[in-house]
Amino acid sequence: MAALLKRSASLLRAGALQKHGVLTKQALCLFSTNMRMFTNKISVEMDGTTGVAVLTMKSPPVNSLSLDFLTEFTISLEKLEMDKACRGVILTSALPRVFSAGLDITEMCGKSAEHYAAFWRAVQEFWLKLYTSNMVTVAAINGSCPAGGCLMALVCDYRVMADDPKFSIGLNETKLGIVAPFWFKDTMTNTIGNRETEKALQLGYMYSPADALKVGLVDQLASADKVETVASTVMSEWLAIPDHARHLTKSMMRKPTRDRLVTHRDADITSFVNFVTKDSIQKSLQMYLESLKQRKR
Ligand SMILES: CCCCCCCCC/C=C/C(=O)SCCNC(=O)CCNC(=O)[C@H](O)C(C)(C)COP(=O)(O)OP(=O)(O)OC[C@H]1O[C@@H](n2cnc3c(N)ncnc32)[C@H](O)[C@@H]1OP(=O)(O)O
Repeated sequence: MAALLKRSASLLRAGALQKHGVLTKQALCLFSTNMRMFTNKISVEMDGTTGVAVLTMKSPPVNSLSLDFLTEFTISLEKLEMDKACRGVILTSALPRVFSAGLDITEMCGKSAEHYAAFWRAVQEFWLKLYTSNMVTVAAINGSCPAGGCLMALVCDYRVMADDPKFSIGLNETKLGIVAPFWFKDTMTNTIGNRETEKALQLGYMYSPADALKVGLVDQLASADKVETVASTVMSEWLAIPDHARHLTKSMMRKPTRDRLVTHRDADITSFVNFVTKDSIQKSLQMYLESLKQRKR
């Protein structure tokens, strides 16, 4: 299994995933009944009776989306997608206070242009795979989820968040001196509408769970210890709908947004590399990382 994952990871990095569209069946072993799979940063438990998998992020300290994390996540999702028995995935975190801190900022600092391009392609791939998944996807948000963490939740079909005012959710990129790309913005707009997105993105606003519910950024709140149970209940409701009808409807709704990224994918990578290699952006990101460290002192 480790060798298989390693091979799949190198395929993904080499761009083979993009070239061929999906990982080949030979490259993956499929789930069939109850299955568990562990990588360094992710564990997947699939219940063969319900057809529901729980994908748990377990990459301390904050489940940041590094290149390795994104690769492992995308491969795990692809494996579930190829398993006919798997109809739904619940995403959650094994960490006590954080769902995901978003993109790993260290991947965007002090690296080569080639690295930034590979990283951004992996971010795009992660978004595309999750956004267009045939499966029902439910985010069980049991901690804070800024920026890329919020994006991950937003691309799911349904969001249940822990009702704890210490947690927050939003696209806070402007606070780091960076800009949410158009497909982050599209995903947010599709969820909470143009006006609210315009305010939220400019201000880099982080919503409390109650405010997130009010604007429709999350669909439901639950006490912290019930988030996953509520997510499972929601999942059964969604799975009561015939898969083909539900999925065709999802594709119809999401196609224009998906197509926009697919059409502009290479240009988006070029924009990202040009942007992130600017001295001023590097300085902003370094200062932000430093401020995160200072907060602890
Ligand atoms: C034109 C086109 C243009 C394209 C333009 C480019 C577009 C880019 C889009 C970017 C999208 C993003 O997701 S950017 C990422 C935005 N993310 C954030 O702002 C999250 C910042 N983090 C936090 O707010 C907090 O860490 C939070 C998640 C709530 C958890 O708080 P805690 O108190 O539990 O933990 P902390 O003590 O803060 O953090 C623990 C350690 O993790 C590190 N850490 C925290 N978040 C991290 C992160 N995202 N990446 C790396 N490292 C991180 C801290 O520095 C600490 O490191 P040590 O001190 O060494 O232990």
